[in-house]
Amino acid sequence: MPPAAEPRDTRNDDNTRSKHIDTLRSLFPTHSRSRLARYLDAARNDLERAFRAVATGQDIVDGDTTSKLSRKRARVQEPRRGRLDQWVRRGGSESAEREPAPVLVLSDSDDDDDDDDASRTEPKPPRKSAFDVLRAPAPSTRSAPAPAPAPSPFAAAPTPPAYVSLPPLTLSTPALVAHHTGGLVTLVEDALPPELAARLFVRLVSESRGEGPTGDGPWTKNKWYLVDREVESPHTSCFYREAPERLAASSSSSRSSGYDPAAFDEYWYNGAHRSARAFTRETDEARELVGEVVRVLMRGRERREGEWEGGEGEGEGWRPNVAVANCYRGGQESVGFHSDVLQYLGPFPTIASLTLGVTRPFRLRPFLPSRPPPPGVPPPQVRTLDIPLRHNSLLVMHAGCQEAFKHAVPPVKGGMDLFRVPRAARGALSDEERREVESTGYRERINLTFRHYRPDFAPLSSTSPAGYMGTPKCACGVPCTLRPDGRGRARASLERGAGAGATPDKDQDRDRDEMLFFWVCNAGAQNEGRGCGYWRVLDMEKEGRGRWFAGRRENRREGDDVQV
Ligand SMILES: O=C(O)CCC(=O)C(=O)O
Ligand SMILES: [Fe+2]
Repeated sequence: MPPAAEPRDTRNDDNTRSKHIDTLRSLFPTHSRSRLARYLDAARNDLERAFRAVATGQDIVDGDTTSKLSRKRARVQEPRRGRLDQWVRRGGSESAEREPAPVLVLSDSDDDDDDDDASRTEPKPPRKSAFDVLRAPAPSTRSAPAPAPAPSPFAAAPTPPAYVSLPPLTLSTPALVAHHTGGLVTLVEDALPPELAARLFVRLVSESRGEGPTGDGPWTKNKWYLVDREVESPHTSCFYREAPERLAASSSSSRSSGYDPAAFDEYWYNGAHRSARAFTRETDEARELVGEVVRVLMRGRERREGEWEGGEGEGEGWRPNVAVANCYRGGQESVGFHSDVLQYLGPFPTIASLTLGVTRPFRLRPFLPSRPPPPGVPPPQVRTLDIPLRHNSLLVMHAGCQEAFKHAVPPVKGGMDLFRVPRAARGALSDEERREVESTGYRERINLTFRHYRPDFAPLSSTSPAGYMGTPKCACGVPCTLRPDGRGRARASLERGAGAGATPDKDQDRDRDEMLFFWVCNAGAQNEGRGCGYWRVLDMEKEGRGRWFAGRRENRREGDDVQV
């Protein structure tokens, strides 16, 4: 299907606005959406201006009496002149000299549908980058609430909240993790034999520093554009994959398996080509064991629509054929909230995350619904969950986790315990390594997220079966990213008839509870923030995936209509 940019119309503007608010929200997680929306409106939808204003703690002044913000101000700011005066004394004239455009002004207490606890901020000094902002301590001060006006008998009924925030929880046992994630996450403690875990840790720390036996360089920080600002991940990472010959042999029908081993040497991430390394010997040992553990956990779990349907046979089930390796050196290195991109994993992936070294909390936060529930349905309750991940623990994110939660490894405030390799686990180390671990406490947390790249989501190649689409490209010519519609925005657009390639009749027939997945332009991540805005809903059948994938005849169900 030829890529088509979504037509520019008001719906598209709504979309852009909503995307901008999402971007701001990912940068300023302690600010509510409504507050960020007001910054954006006051900046006339200019994301960069809104970003600067929030980052530097500017208040909002907007001379445009027609803007939503001004209407809001007319309603609420009059009794709070004191706050505006304070702003004028604090830096109004200085700002005016620096920046001729009107300063954004918003009253700090002008926040009605807060979606996070403790989300008010006092003005902050300018910061260097998006990630400095992400690391800013959570604000704790709230201005005193203005006296509530007497309710008007003519006032419209208040809009019900889209969700209710509950206080965060720390989950320190496997049972608590299973309970509070609704079974979407399993924590396995002491996952590997202790000697393997120790050897893997010590050797991956060397690899991450570029001191491994293969002579490959150190792991690197990803760089991409957020809007037109280049940002850098606040930790280093590297991508490992199964050796090409093993990958090619990994399916019982390898000639038509759809895996082109060469396709795994290079892959697309954040709109750019990256290169992959072959698993090291210890990583290979670990992933065999991780594969076994995960396959056992998956047994008996109900499969979701679109999930990998591989069976139990040799080479058929979930295989950790790739891994993203992350190194967090010291408490300040972190990763912000995200859900893992799905372009090679497909819908409802299972991801197994092995922690080695320093204990760090792994944070989960449910996707926040973008719309209130239908009348009569209570709003969902959401809360942030922290799971402390100790050395040699395996966190399995089951099918549905990427679709329901975002995850992060936040920076650690204050001190952090160093990791010492347990004495009893040092047996498999070389003499030199043993000397090193005896004298060293490590600041590193190494994480390996094992993933199963699916043949029916592999890049298109000469061995791909007929009728298979590969990774769609947008108008920029860059392979798209696949995302779950966790917040229901794609569904809302579809209901309005928007979305390239959407066939409204069919799409409207979809079960409202069915999770949608959509391909989206990702070129802007490398192209100074400029993408084409393309998006369209994943259609497994039309794209020749899942049980329609001709390379997996053994999985076809009786009566399935196969497109080739
Ligand atoms: O380090 C972790 O536990 C999380 C890593 C992660 O989110 C990722 O690789 O996508
Ligand atoms: Fe992740």
